[in-house]
Amino acid sequence: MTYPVTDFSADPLYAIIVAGGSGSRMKSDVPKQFLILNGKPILQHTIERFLAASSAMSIVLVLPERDRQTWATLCEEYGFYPASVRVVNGGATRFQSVRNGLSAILADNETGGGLVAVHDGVRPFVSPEIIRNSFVVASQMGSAVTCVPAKDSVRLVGDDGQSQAVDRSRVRLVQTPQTFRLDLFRQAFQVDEQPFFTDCASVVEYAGFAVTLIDGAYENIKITTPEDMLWAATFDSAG
Ligand SMILES: Nc1ccn([C@@H]2O[C@H](COP(=O)(O)OP(=O)(O)OP(=O)(O)O)[C@@H](O)[C@H]2O)c(=O)n1
Ligand SMILES: C[C@](O)(CO)[C@H](O)COP(=O)(O)O
Repeated sequence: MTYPVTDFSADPLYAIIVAGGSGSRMKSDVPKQFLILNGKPILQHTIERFLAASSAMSIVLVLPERDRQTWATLCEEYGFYPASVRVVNGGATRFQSVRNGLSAILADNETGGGLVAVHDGVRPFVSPEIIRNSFVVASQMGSAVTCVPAKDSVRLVGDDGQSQAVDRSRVRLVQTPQTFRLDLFRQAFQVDEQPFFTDCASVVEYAGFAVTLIDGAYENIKITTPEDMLWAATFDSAG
């Protein structure tokens, strides 16, 4: 893997890779971010995609406190020692994990300027091009939230259990990276956590900022349940 020098932004570039979850839906012995996918941990695949996007990127990796040793052991086993990756402890929810990552960035950021991408550690197939594009758009618009159009038909289920068809051409399925201007993101994450925060876009929107959508990719899946591992292994060996 080469780490090309790219110069697409004068701003400091940060990435918060959230891997602080327990992976309950995967039902594996270790949290899914540590599972081995075609010869290396899922999290290593993901981090390498970010290192490939820019050699100027500072990465904050958020891990469950109890699993920091698991990751250190895996890094030794797979000879993975990226210099620009700092590890911080996760929180009880994704929102709290992102906030911990953000605090680590802000502690060292003297100017308050820069751009920050937040990405799920369990989306190992994100392309460096999508990462780079998210930074370019966020620098222009304040935010860049990756998404894809719905492929299936979509129905909305009401409280009475009845469902209604929705015009799927208006539906977008949201992925990560979700990239923001750091000043905006810092302000957004001062809100109190809400139960409907499922991603950073919902936080930023709640704080009153506009959300700009950018094109993601269908292969940029979030590894969530056991069948996702089967797909991922096939996709990775085909690519
Ligand atoms: N407290 C949490 C919860 C989630 N995440 C991260 O957010 C991403 C997306 O979350 P999800 O797929 O739901 O992961 P888990 O919470 O680990 O899985 P589950 O919901 O099945 O328990 C993952 O990379 C996960 O590690 C995190 O950093 N901190
Ligand atoms: C951030 C996210 O991956 C965008 O699709 C998603 O919302 C995470 O949700 P989860 O409930 O943590 O799986």
